[in-house]
Amino acid sequence: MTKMFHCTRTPWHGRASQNLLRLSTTRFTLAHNSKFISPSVRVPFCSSLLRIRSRLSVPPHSAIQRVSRRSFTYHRVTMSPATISSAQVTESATKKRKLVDSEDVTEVPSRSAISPAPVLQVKLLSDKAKVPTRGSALAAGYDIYGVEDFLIKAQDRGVIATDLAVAIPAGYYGRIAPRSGLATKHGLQTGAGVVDADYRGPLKILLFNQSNEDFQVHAGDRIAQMVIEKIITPEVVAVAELDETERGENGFGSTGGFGGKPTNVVEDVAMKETDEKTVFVEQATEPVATSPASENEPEKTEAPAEETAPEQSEPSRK
Ligand SMILES: O=c1ccn([C@H]2C[C@H](O)[C@@H](COP(=O)(O)OP(=O)(O)OP(=O)(O)O)O2)c(=O)[nH]1
Repeated sequence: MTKMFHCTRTPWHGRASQNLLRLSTTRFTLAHNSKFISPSVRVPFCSSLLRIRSRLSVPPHSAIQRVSRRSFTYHRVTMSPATISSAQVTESATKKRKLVDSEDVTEVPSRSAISPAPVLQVKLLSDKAKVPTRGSALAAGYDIYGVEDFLIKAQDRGVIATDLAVAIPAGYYGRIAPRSGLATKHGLQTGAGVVDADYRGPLKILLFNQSNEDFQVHAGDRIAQMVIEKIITPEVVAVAELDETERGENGFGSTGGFGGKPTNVVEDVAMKETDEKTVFVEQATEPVATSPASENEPEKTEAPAEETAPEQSEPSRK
């Protein structure tokens, strides 16, 4: 059942927004499907809009749509699996004033009370398609099943059909990731891998066979996994200057490369004195001593004498 609250009082501030929230919790939860939004249902725009958004954790493009500087569409819906119908509720002027001016409203609902968990809708496009599954209760990824036999030659790649179409919730995307077992045992990696929330075509899995042996994919195999990740899509703004940071333009190994010292680690002096590995790393980060001066100081190197003084060792080999 869909119900919408209509108010004409403006502007709304803090407590008014709480009233709005409280009102919403009695009957409404938030809609994730913009097709249910009616342009005729508007409430005045107020400075609390952002707060309402943050308290409700409203996903982008869902329940609140700004219409103009002063108004926005606010839409809530309670969805039952079977039916969704809609109706508009216009509160009386007295009730509206009560709601706006009430002093005793402090309760703000928790997110779980008002916002349904996002749903990953899947459509099976053939009899061979399988609904993605998760391997354990807290598994992050949904295992994706291929629907065809496919030989991926060594060091080659293949695009495997899944005969699945998906509707990822707005504000999220699907990341296709390798299954670690296939990656470690058979060198199978995934490529491409960004499934947009508005994509409704058949989901395909790009697999790279990085091993030196051909890999046979069988219909019904779990070939990859899809992780649903939250994203933001901020407005892009071209600026003349970017803000300054400590790193600045340094990148590509500027902090020391693979063996470099992490800058956030405080050295343990006692360990430095006793641990050979630590001493080695210390030396590696210093400039290598190549000047003639260092060659004149053999006590500072552990290398055999003939390697540090080749001009002396050469005659003895002859
Ligand atoms: O591993 C993947 C990656 C993408 N897709 C689908 C979903 C995604 O939404 C669509 C487009 O992907 P993407 O945007 O990465 O491709 P593009 O080359 O930029 O194509 P487009 O111009 O259509 O966006 O293809 C898959 O099925 N599997």
